[in-house]
Amino acid sequence: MRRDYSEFLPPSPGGTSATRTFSTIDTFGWQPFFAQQISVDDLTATAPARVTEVHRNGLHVVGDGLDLTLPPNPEATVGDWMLLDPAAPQTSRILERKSLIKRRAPGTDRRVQLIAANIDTIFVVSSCNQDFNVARLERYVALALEAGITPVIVLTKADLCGDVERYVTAARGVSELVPVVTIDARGTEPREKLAEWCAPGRTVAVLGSSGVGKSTIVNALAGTLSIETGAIREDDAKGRHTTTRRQLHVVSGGCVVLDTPGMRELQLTDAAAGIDDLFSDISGLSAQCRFNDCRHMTEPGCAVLAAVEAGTIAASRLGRWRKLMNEEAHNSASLAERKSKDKSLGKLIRAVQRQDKRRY
Ligand SMILES: Nc1nc2c(ncn2[C@@H]2O[C@H](COP(=O)(O)OP(=O)(O)OP(=O)(O)O)[C@@H](O)[C@H]2O)c(=O)[nH]1
Ligand SMILES: [Zn+2]
Repeated sequence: MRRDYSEFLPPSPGGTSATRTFSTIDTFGWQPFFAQQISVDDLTATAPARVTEVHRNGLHVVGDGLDLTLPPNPEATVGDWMLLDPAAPQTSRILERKSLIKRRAPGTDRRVQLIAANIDTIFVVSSCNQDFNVARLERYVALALEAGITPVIVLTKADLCGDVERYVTAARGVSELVPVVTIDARGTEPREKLAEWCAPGRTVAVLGSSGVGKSTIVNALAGTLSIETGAIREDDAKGRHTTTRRQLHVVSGGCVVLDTPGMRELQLTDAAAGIDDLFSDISGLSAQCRFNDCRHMTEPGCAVLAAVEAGTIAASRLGRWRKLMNEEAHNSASLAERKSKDKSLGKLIRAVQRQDKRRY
């Protein structure tokens, strides 16, 4: 069978893109960024496919005429694009990522956990109730900024709340660059109010604690009720973890959306630039501190402490910045240490293997 590969390639200036029909990979968020990484030769031998789900026993991938499970690959995560040789799936290559969401794995295990790849927008979801927590929003927004992903704060359960404005004001305080949208996630509002970020070809991840309405948003966007949603415990507004795995869903005529289980703990790692971007009010002032390694603790001539004194930066915000910076530095250092230990161990093993070879 001869395939027409022109549609996989970046559109040529004055090309025929207007007459293109949407293929499966377009529907799943194929973008010029990925097309530019592959040659026509690549395409004759292999086909692009997107990882829509990661199970314990493998990766579910979807492409044009492809819908299969590949063997597990610890390097791959949901949202990745792979070049697939259907005859030898284990040789599949992961294309360079447009963005990557990762965190420090929970617990004492010093590992990085990949959450998702190639996401354009993160909906940081919180409810207008006891779940709302500015420090948590800041964490998610820093994560998005670090990865070069557009963050949007989505406040759900506005219909149940008597004082939505109070939550909106607090959320706006996170960063003036981040839009804040309030919704009743159960109806048509997600489609109407989130349309700007949900155009065809875009990929959106929905992140937030359990029970805040992530699956409800995904369902409302998709216009179906295919994803199970759970009632929350009335006493403390905590969810019950209805969503148990990460999965990409295609919204008909719209974007690709990733539903994720509520994360109890989001520990940032390698996110110093994201934290800097988020707290630009603080990082911007650092240049005016007397010492260029000022930690804005007790140093004389500190412009940040002066701003707190003058009331232009809230002391609580400086406190949250400090906590996040310390945690990030700690996680990045301990993960780097683990990586270098793993590396030396790998070297040692290889050296022993070489010696063994020589010996026998
Ligand atoms: N009234 C109202 N109820 C909502 C809203 N958003 C979600 N809910 C309800 O809150 C409960 C939890 O919603 P889910 O969508 O399951 O929450 P989730 O964030 O996906 O939770 P996990 O899967 O546990 O991570 C469900 O009973 C929803 O119907 C909203 O905006 N207004
Ligand atoms: Zn300072």
